[in-house]
Amino acid sequence: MAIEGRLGLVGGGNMGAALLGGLLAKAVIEPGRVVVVEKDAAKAAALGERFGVETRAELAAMGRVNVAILAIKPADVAACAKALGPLVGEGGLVISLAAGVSSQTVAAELPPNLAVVRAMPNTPALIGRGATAICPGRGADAAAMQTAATIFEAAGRVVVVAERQMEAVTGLSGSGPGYVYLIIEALADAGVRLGLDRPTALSLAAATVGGSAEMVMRSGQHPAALKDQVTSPGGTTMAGLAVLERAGLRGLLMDAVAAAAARGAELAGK
Ligand SMILES: NC(=O)C1=CN([C@@H]2O[C@H](COP(=O)(O)OP(=O)(O)OC[C@H]3O[C@@H](n4cnc5c(N)ncnc54)[C@H](O)[C@@H]3O)[C@@H](O)[C@H]2O)C=CC1
Ligand SMILES: O=C(O)[C@@H]1CCC=N1
Repeated sequence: MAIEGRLGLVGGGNMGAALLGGLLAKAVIEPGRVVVVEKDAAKAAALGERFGVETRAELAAMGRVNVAILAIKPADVAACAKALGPLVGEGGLVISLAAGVSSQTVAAELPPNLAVVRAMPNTPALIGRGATAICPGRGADAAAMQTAATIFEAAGRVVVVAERQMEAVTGLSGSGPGYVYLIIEALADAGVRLGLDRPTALSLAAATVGGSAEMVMRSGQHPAALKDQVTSPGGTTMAGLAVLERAGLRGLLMDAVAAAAARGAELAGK
């Protein structure tokens, strides 16, 4: 399915650019129908050059769009939505990616004829391997949800959740790439510590994380069953796992996801 009309992306930072890259790579919309509003001139120029999209420094210069995506800081979303309202065509759709900002907060600033969807993507969207949760806000009927799903499916997996689950999603998959990159870096460091050269260690670490994730998704097996297949009795893997269990890796990850989810809820309170 393709996106109808003109798409406005407000904020061409890390997440906005990643989403744009995924969208254009899957050709759900041509670059000529995309306008990026990015106030940082250097970033705007780089995006225009890289993706062949129109760029504007200010929202007022965006022109009319049918779908708008807000990829700016949570604290700026309400004011931006207010200014955006008159620029989105009748029956249009506004999608907010901002962590912690409820769809009601966005809808309250927009005319009633516009539908609102809240989304939480992640940065692997750039290579079409993102994970996004979307939830319907005010006026988001099946067609609006389908449009949102089409946009984020171009950037990877999409799940539909209830809005009350969005903070959990933010803590898990929205912030999750950050945890995984830290783990990859740490595994690579560990290899270097034992004498591997840096490029070899990093390549092995990243391929191990990527391959293991792919196994979970493709095999349909529980991660515990896959883990059992790596652990020869009395062998090396169990020696390593015992260290991780003693250090409380599971509890640490649970606390990290909960802290990020709580931070999303805090942002909502601002
Ligand atoms: N980075 C991530 O992994 C994810 C971020 N998000 C959400 O996406 C939003 C953006 O986050 P990032 O991309 O990380 O931030 P960022 O700081 O990299 O990007 C924000 C961009 O918006 C621009 N900007 C700010 N106000 C503007 C305005 N009024 N008009 C035009 N451009 C404006 C800034 O110059 C900047 O380039 C946040 O609300 C965040 O919660 C959601 C999921 C994942
Ligand atoms: O760190 C953040 O606030 C954003 C939202 C989810 C991922 N990055």
